[in-house]
Amino acid sequence: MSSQYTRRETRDDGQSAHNVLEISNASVAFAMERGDARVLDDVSINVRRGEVLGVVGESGSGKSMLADSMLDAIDSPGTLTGDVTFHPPEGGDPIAVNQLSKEELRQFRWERVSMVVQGALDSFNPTLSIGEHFVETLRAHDYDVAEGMERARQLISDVHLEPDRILDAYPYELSGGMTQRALIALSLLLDPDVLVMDEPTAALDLLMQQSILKLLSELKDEYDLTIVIVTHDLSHVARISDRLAVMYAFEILELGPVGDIVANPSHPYTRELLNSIPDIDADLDEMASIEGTSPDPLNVPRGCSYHTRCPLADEQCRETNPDLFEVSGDHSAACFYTDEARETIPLKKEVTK
Ligand SMILES: Nc1ncnc2c1ncn2[C@@H]1O[C@H](COP(=O)(O)OP(=O)(O)OP(=O)(O)O)[C@@H](O)[C@H]1O
Ligand code: NI
Repeated sequence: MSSQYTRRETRDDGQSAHNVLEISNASVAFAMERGDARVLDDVSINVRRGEVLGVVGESGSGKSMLADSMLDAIDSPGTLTGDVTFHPPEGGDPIAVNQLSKEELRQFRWERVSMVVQGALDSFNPTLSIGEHFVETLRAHDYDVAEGMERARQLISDVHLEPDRILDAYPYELSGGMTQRALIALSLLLDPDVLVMDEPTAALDLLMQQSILKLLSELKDEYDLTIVIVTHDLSHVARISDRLAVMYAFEILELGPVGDIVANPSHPYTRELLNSIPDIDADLDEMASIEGTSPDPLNVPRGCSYHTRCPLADEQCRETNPDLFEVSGDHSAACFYTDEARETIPLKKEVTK
């Protein structure tokens, strides 16, 4: 299926071999009455093959825009600029995702990078049984239905549901947790390399949230998946992620291995975010919020977008937006004052992964 894809030169920096997705200078803009809103602002990040990448940040920080960009799935009239490149894990030419035709994208989204969208619980068609959703998906992609339904049954068992019961059921007959599991099974039907889950546990109770996250870890190993999880719930995602990307005002402010970010948060925002979690084991509903509000996309402060809320902000922060720079090894933060941040914003308690 890859033959008709648009090709892009492989970068020879040696890194591409480890990256399944490379997002370079991605921006998303919406034309609004009040002006042009930039709801993803020049974000670059590589998703590494086999990792679980957690994308965290407050509501409205641009997490879903980043997730959607990975499949070139920004809803019209939003526009995506920048480059999104997929590297087939089996080797071969990279795919320029945001240059694919509509038909190519349709395939790409099931066979390469599959997504369970935010608020997915009502994304099943209420007039079709769950089984019919699987069959339709196979037909739409010209897959052998008998063979595909074998895989469907396996996937449904893998998400700890009963295939006979689920395939015959209608969406309204399933609980929220069962629906989320069935959607995960469906998203894996055409054997994607990457699964993007936007708020996979929102609207589910705490036990169900934990079991969905555990399930994702199991599926990752069994199906050799790379997983991107978008959530405002840092405490839950920290347990199963390898790396975290912390977003604020449509940018990534901090990026690194979970252990490093949690033990040594370097951006003032990340420190406040961790301090706002009363207990890493607590339910997010108990999470206090950080003082101030996140910026309006039409009114993002110049300089560092966090400066209006930051106790360390000075003239430089008001004028210049810092790039992500290395804190240590694989850990980077977009702040001029990471050392000072540790003194000025002490962590309320030691948090462990
Ligand atoms: N269709 C749209 N038109 C204009 N602005 C939009 C549109 N969709 C989203 N936005 C804006 O883009 C910004 C980023 O939204 P996004 O959905 O990525 O945030 P998020 O971090 O995923 O938040 P949440 O945790 O609430 O899901 C928000 O300010 C939102 O209001
Ligand atoms: Ni979102």
